[in-house]
Order: sequence, then C-alpha cells, then structure tokens
Amino acid sequence: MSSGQEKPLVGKPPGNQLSPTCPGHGLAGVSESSSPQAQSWHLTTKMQSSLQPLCLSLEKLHRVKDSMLEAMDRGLSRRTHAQATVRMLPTFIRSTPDGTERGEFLVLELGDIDLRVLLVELSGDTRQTVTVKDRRFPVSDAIAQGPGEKLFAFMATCLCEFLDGLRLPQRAFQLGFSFPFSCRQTRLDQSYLISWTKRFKCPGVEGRDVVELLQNAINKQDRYCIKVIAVVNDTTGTMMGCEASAEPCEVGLIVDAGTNSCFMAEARCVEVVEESLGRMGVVTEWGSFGDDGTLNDMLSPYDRLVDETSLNPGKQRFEKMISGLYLGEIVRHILAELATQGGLFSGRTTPALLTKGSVQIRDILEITDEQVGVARAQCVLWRLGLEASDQDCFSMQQVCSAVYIRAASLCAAGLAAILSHMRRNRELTRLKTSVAVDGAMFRDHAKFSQTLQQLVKKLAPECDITLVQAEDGSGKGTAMVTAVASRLAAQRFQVNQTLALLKLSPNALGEVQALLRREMELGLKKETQATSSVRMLPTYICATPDGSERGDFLALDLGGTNFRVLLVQVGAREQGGVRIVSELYSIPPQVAQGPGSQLFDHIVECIADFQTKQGMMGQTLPLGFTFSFPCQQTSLDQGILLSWTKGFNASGCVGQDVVKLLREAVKRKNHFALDVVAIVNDTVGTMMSCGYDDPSCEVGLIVGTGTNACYMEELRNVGTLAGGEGRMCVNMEWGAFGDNGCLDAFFTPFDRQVDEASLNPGRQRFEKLISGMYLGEIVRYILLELTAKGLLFRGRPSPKLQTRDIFQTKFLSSIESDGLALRQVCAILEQLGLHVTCEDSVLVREVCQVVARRAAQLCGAGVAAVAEKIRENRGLEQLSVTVGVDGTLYKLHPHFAQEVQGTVQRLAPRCSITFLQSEDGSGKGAALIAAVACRVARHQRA
Ligand SMILES: Nc1ncnc2c1ncn2[C@@H]1O[C@H](COP(=O)(O)OP(=O)(O)OP(=O)(O)O)[C@@H](O)[C@H]1O
Repeated sequence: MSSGQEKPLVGKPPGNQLSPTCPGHGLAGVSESSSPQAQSWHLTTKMQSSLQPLCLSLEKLHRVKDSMLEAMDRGLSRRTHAQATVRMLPTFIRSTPDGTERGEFLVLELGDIDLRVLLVELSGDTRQTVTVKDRRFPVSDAIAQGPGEKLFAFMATCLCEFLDGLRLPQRAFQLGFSFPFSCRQTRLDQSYLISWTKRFKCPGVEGRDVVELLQNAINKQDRYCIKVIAVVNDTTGTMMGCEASAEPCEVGLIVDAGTNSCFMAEARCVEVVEESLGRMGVVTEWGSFGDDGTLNDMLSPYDRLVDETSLNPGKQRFEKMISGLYLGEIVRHILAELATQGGLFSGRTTPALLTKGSVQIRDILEITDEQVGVARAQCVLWRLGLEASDQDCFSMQQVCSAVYIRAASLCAAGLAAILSHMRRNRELTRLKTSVAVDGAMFRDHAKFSQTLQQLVKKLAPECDITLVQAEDGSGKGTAMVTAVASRLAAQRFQVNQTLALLKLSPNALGEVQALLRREMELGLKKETQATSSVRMLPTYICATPDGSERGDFLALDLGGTNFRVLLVQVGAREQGGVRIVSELYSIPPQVAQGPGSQLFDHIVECIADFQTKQGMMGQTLPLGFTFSFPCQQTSLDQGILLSWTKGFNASGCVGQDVVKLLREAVKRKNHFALDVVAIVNDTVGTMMSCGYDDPSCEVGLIVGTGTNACYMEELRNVGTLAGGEGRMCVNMEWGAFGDNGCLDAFFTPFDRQVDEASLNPGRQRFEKLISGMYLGEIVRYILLELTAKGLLFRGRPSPKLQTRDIFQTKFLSSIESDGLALRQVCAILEQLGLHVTCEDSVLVREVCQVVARRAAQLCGAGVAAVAEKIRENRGLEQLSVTVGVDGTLYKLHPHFAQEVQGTVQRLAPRCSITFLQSEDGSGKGAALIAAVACRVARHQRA
C-alpha cells in the first residue's frame, strides 16, 4: 500500500475532523492545546516522531476497511476458505431472538479460571426478563491440563451438583455450552476443537466433537435428563444475549484480552455450508486479519517488537494492535524508546519499564481518563520505579491515548467492513442494526464507543448503528441460542406437519396417474361416462394442419382473464407462415358473472371495435372461436356449454349452444355478419398451433388461469360416438378430475377452504390443486394457518392477508425466482401489509415452493396418464410424442415446467416426451382449425 498521497496529520493545527490516532487532533478525552503541557508537547519533536507511526488517517482506515472486506469474502468463499486469514466460521445460528423465547435453559460456561453453571429463565415477553441462578466451580490446573475425559466428567458432575442444589422436580433440560476455544463447527450441536489455548491443554480432545464428549459425560452420570442443544462461541453469545432496542442485534463485538466479532450473514454468502436461504451467524475470527502481510504498512516498530516477543510471532496481527493483552506492551515499548532517546524521564529507564507485562490494559484505561488520568500516570510510573515530572505524566497520557484511540479506530474500520458487507449482500440502501459490545475496552469507557461510533459514521456512512453493552457476558446469550434453537426446532416440527399434507410421495403420484387413467376409460365409454369426472369430449377435429392451408381468418379467444380478437393470416411458410394481429379486451367480473346476453353483447362490441380498427368492416372471414369452457360438441361449429369455470358464471348459458348465443348477439347488435366455422377449446388450439410446427404434437396442455388437456384418441375408443377409423382429438376437461370424490384423499384442509370459497364449490377439484387461479389462494390459507399457530409474522395476522385473492399466483413466481434475494421477497410481502422478518420470508418461500411443486407434480401425473394411454392405444414399446403447452403459470413460473417434465419422466418411463411451448396457441390454433376445416370442405366439394 502506498502512502504517497497522504498528508501526515501530526504537527497540523487541531481541527474538528477526527484524525483518528494522532495526538493533538481531536482525540476524544485528551485535553487539547490550551494547557501548558499541551503547548510544550508541540515542542517535543521526539514525542512527535515516536507517535507518528501510530497515525492512521481516514484514508488509511478506509484501506483497512476495504482489505478487511476482501479478507471476509475470501473466508466465506468455498474456494479460498481454507487459506483465508479471516476464517469466517459458520455458527449454524439461523435466527436472532424474536422476543418470544421462553422457558428454562441450562448453560455451561467454561471460562479461563472457572466453570459457570447457570439456569436461565426467559419470560417470553417482548422485553425478555431474565432470571438467572448460577454457581461457579473453580477449574484446577489438574483439570485444565489433565485428560480430556476428566474435564468433561468434571463438567457433568458440576452440572449435577448445581441442579441438586436447586432441588427442582425431575424433568428434561436443554443445555447450551459456551466453549471459548477455536473450533470447526459443523452443526449447532457439533463442534470439533481445533486447538486448546490459554491455560487449557487436555490431551485427547483436539479434533473431537466437544458436544459429543459433554453429552457422553452427562449421560454417564445417569442423574438428570439433559440434552446439549447448542455450542456457542463467546462472541455469538454476546450478540444473542443482547437486548436489542429498536433494531435487531445482528453484530457482536468483543474487545477484551483478545478481540473477535460475529454477525448474521446472508446464508447464500456462507459457501462452506449447504444452506442458502435465510441468514447464518458467522464468527469472523478477525484477530488474525493481517497475518498474510496485509497490514504491514500500518505496523509501527512497537507492533513489530510486541509481535516478536509474543508467544505466537507473525500471528494475530490485527488482535495485537487492538486488544487488551497487547496495548500495555505497545505503550511500554514507546515509553522505553522515548526514555532511551532522552525525551522522557530525564533519559532514564528502569528494569520494571523494560520488563514485559509491566504496563497493563487497566493502567491505560485509567490514564486516558480526563479527570484523573495524569494522576494515575504518576502512580503507574512510580510503580515502574520512575520519578516522573508533570510533563512525563502528560506525555504518558498522550502515548496511552494514541495507542488506545488507534485500537478503537482499527476496530471501527473492521466493524465498518462488517456493516458494509451486510448492507451490500442484503441489497439495502441503508442498514440499521444494533451492535452488541463486550470486553474491558468498552466496559465503563465511553471514549472507545464514541470513537467507534464516530468513525463508523465516516467509514460506512450508509449504516446506522446502536451500540448495546452486553449484560451478562455470554451466559444469557448461550441460553438465548439454546432457546432460539429450541423455538426453531419446535416451529420446524409444526411447519413440517402442516406442509407434509402437501408433499406427495412417488407412490401417491402413481396413484393419481392410475386414477386419471381409470377415469379416462370410464369417460370414453357411453355406458360409464356419467360416472366419470373427466368428460372426454369429442371435438370433431380429426386432422391436423398439413401446411397447405392459406387465407385470412378471424379468431376469438374467450376463456381466461381477457378476451382477444385476432386476425390470422395463414400464408406459405417461405413467406413467413402465420401472421397475427390481435387486440386484448377485458371482461369485467360483473360481465363474466352477469346475464349471458350481456356477456355475448360485450363480445360482439369488442369484435366490432377490432374490425373498425383493422378497417375490416363489411368483410366476413371464416372464424374460429376458442371457447375454453367445457362444451359438449355435436359438430365442429356447435358446442353446448356444460358448465362455467374459472370465475365465469353468466346466467342463461349453460345448456345452450354458445355459437348460437354469439350469432344471436350479432343479430341484436346488427353490426356485421359472422361465419363461425369451428368452436375450439384452447387446449385443442394449443395442440393445433404446435402441430403446425411439429407434426408429432398430439397432446395439448394448458396451465394458466385454469388447466386442461386434450390428445388424439383412436376413434374406435370414443364410445360416445358411432365409432370409425382414424383418430379424433378428445378434450379431456381434466380440471374436473376428482369431482366424483376419487381424489378426496389428496385434498388438504387448505384445498377444501379454497374450494368452499370458490364460485363453484365441489367442482373443478383437480384444477383447484393446479392452476393459476387457485395457487395463490392455497398459499394464502396456509400462511393464515401458520400465522394462527404463531409460526409466521410473530403470530400477528395482517388484515390484508384475510382478503381473498390478495396473494396472487404471480407472487409465487417472483418469490421463487432463483436470483431474488430475500430482501425482495420481503418487499413483496410488505406490499401486502405484512411486517416480515428474514425467517418469515424464508418460510413464505418454502410454502410457495411446496404448493407450486405439488401443482406441477399433479400436472405431470396427468400428462403421464395421457402419454401412457396413447402408447398403449398404439401398442408401442416406446412412444415419442410432443405436448404443446400454453398458460402463463407453466411459462413464467421458474420451476413449474421442469417439475412437470421430471414427474412425467419418472411416471411414464416408456414415453419420450417433448414439451413445446405454443406461441399464441388459442388464437393461432383456432384460425388453423378454421383453415383446416375450410381445406377439408373444399376437398369434399371438389
Ligand atoms: N408471473 C406469473 N407466474 C405464474 N402465474 C402467473 C404469472 N402471471 C400470471 N399468472 C397466472 O396465470 C393466469 C393467466 O394465465 P393465462 O393468461 O395463460 O390464462 P388465461 O388465458 O387467462 O386462461 P386459461 O389459459 O386458463 O384458459 C393468471 O390468472 C395468473 O393466475
């Protein structure tokens, strides 16, 4: 790193700008130039040059922040994790407390000198009141350095003694284990010790799972039923134990004898674990930042001396500039150098001054105090055997402040990196969070916190933080982790139970396939047709396009959200094939559900508008009418409406020929003449339009507002017609599959709710499991149920969620989009008036996935039944067939098509099926049917 452009701050007049670590420049708590001592400081050039290496300009701190961000990214990436200096260890903590945690939890906190056992009672109300009973057990050297087995047996014995003392009734306990050593954690309750530190050195533990060792020791006692739920590092304990105010606490920071930090990262960024949804607590292990030389140009000669004389030279470089264990040593080296150069203590040193460890962090904390600091400096120097002048004492205060403020500044740069990382990966413009802090450097020393806060504002201006002092070290936090884990496990159990109803096994799907096949057979036979829920309607379409069709055709498309009128020009392929001009018209619900004459009048008005716009008034083109409701056809141009579906309910239409209703409306309006050649179902239109491009397309499938399918059946099998040679397209009307009760075992309470609230209860049962009109509603009912059970939205239902159809099926697509970060999922939900946490959005996404997957699998089971029937009809070992598909749900949902195809492959392994998406199937298809009909009629006339 070059420092060429930096302006040294030492020697410049004091200004308002916080120039982090240079004496005389707005150092928090250090008196400035008004005192005589301060004036003489300016004269002490030796002092200046000694403290100069500790100066960190904002520019340098920005560089530290950027390097820390890079180091964090390396630690999180699967590729570079193993070599990373900042290890970014996953903790498997998936959620911070939401205030509802309640119950009693045992905690075992292994400290440097003692073992603390706690029973923590959480009240479960929003301001978690915590009751703690605790007892400390000294850990002797014999235990701390004896065999591992003994250490864990000791811990289990202490636990039992503690519980004996409480005289509680016998019951099961959940325990959190605070274990402050470097571990490789693989689950919340599985953590392998990497190496002992401090005074611990128990053989036989390194490389082993400390939870298992503890659990075995507890079980061996055979006294109490205790389950170890979580193992927690002290930094995460600090974060989790913090009582967050307005914002959730998602960062933990410890600056004590050592330093470390943790935060809730986006799980997808933590590449070393499988989970990719939601968040995960990550312990940065940032003490080792700089071990690869990144911080070399920030190191002062004193840092180098401290490092060389440490137990671990070259290691923990960031920690050695920040934490309490080392700051005293930095100060001591500066004082010794100044004394040697004659700048302090009249050029005298003492053996005490030259002895490692003779200046402690608590000395620095006292000396930097504005009120009593200079007096404290005198005491400390006296303890070191130095006769100090006022100037010496003041200089020592300057040195301590410079070292202390530099530590806070570096800490701020590290914290700014964490905050920027969180903001960037959550795709937020501003991040607001609470930061839990703990350690001697913070405790009762406002200056460290002030510096931290001021500098974070400068280094990460887009982040707002509230520092919250941890209350009970990691004890309460460990209990919280255990409580959160216990809450999540209980919730997960309930969520699984709820969603299990919607998860279909391969056997269940095979059963659906077999049931549909049976219903198809029944529907095709005259004698049994009435008992079948699928109508298997003949369409009178026996030929597919052969490419010789030519001319201009009009097409109408009614059957979903909108009504369309199309002009379709069918030309030679080499001249562009089919050209379409179309206009979209809405059908207001009062028209769709009003008198039938009003509906058909509206349709005629739309046609008139289209013809006027296209300058076609007076022309009478052959017309194909795509009418996507169940119709009993008796010829190509006659269709008796059997029932309305998909939200239509116009009166006076059921039992009528819809072509006749259309012609009557034309007459009423007296606008123009119509030549209706064919009435077509959209499924058939889709098959025909795909058949124009691919002759092996013999199945049509729609998954849009509703769902339906058609296929080419052998005429000999269509028992409802006289019979004959060749094939005819059969409109299955499979949306009604199950209306006779054959699918009852597959309906969940949510499906029943959707059905009961629909316009046609008891009908279109298969469609109500699959199509766009209903999936959002199924999700909404599940969300309401999960909220009522307290598993979602903190148990508070939003009035909006009670509104029918508020959760649209298109949200399922957006929420499941692969690239969509949870932030955007939250945004979608917030638009619905739902106040969501990260966990809420993960759960909503899961619900959407389950509902959409079931729909796609059921649709796949249906296609498998159809394909197998065609294969068997033709007596083939292996069938190759194309399915023409249309429908927004199939086309736009990110996983629907894939899931349908996968299911068909599994259920119909002897059919090789190509799915071809139709472009404008219902419009183009209707025109092509009209064209084929005209061609066939021409042939017959000739
Ligand atoms: N992005 C999306 N992802 C999934 N589904 C969607 C999306 N946008 C709309 N939908 C669903 O698709 C339906 C509209 O689909 P489409 O336009 O294919 O059907 P339609 O022509 O109205 O009726 P149908 O094709 O059933 O006769 C809407 O009712 C809605 O439920």
